[in-house]
Amino acid sequence: MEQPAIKITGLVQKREQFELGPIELVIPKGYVTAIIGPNGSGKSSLFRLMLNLTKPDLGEIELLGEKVGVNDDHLLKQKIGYVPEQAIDIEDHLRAEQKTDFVRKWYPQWDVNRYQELLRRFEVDTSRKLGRMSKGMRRKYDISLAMAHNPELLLLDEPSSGLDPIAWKTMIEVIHRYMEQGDRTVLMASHIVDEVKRLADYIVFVIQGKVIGMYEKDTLLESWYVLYLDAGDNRHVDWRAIPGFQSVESTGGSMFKVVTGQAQEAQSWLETSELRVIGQQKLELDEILQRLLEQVRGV
Ligand SMILES: Nc1ncnc2c1ncn2[C@@H]1O[C@H](COP(=O)(O)OP(=O)(O)OP(=O)(O)O)[C@@H](O)[C@H]1O
Repeated sequence: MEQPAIKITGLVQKREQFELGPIELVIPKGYVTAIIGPNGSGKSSLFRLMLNLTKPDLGEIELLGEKVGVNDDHLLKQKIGYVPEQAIDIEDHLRAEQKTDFVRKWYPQWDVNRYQELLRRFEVDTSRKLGRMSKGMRRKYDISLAMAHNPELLLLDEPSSGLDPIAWKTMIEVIHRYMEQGDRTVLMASHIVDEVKRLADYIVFVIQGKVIGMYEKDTLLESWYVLYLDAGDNRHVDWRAIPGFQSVESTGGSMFKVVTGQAQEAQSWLETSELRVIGQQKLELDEILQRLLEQVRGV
């Protein structure tokens, strides 16, 4: 198998009121992977560990084949772009162009044309002080800065936070174009369903500090369906026998609404049953997350 972009093994970080892990995770090269999960599930903590900004209690992380936090990692960091969830306050007094002058020295592959192009597309004025920029403006600057050296691996922690709809569309286009090179990798945390649907090839669900699954996006969206069923005169249906059964709800008379996480198997099973499929509808990603969350919490 080709070397993955990210390999996380037995990773644990214990905090007073929160435990991340143990996490085992392999993120493939050349794709966009989205991490989704509720607030406080550990997404940003995971990014900080990858950047060696905090240390794990157990386990290890490999980025682009190199272990994080073991040797001098400045060469590794040159291959990575990172947009943190929150801008760094201590830089507020700097003008954006001053920060750029500082940052670009760390990256031999810094591409001034690419940087200027990103600033132009995002309409960022770099003569402003960072602390005086609006949240969205600062985000757009941070994204431009993180991508100007054309990193092999781009780590984006809620990149669209604060972006207006036009800037959001620009960001989607910018990431699509970046991915066209074929060998680039994005790992992004996001709460925006539309963003994940448009960008992600793979989805990782993180809940309560644990990875509860990694799925190929299209397969996942094809697996979760609401099925509208007519039970006819059948009074004692064994709903749990339906493959991937999640829930059932009466919608009046002999009609029922069933959610399954194994749509194809459920459809085949239903063909041989006395239940009649009247209609069907895909679940949205946020609804799928909600269902997975209920499973984890044992609701
Ligand atoms: N420096 C810290 N010290 C102690 N606990 C922390 C620290 N940073 C984060 N936490 C805790 O770790 C947990 C995970 O937080 P984290 O920011 O990683 O979640 P998240 O999934 O990124 O959330 P969100 O979607 O709200 O951004 C939370 O319970 C948070 O309170």
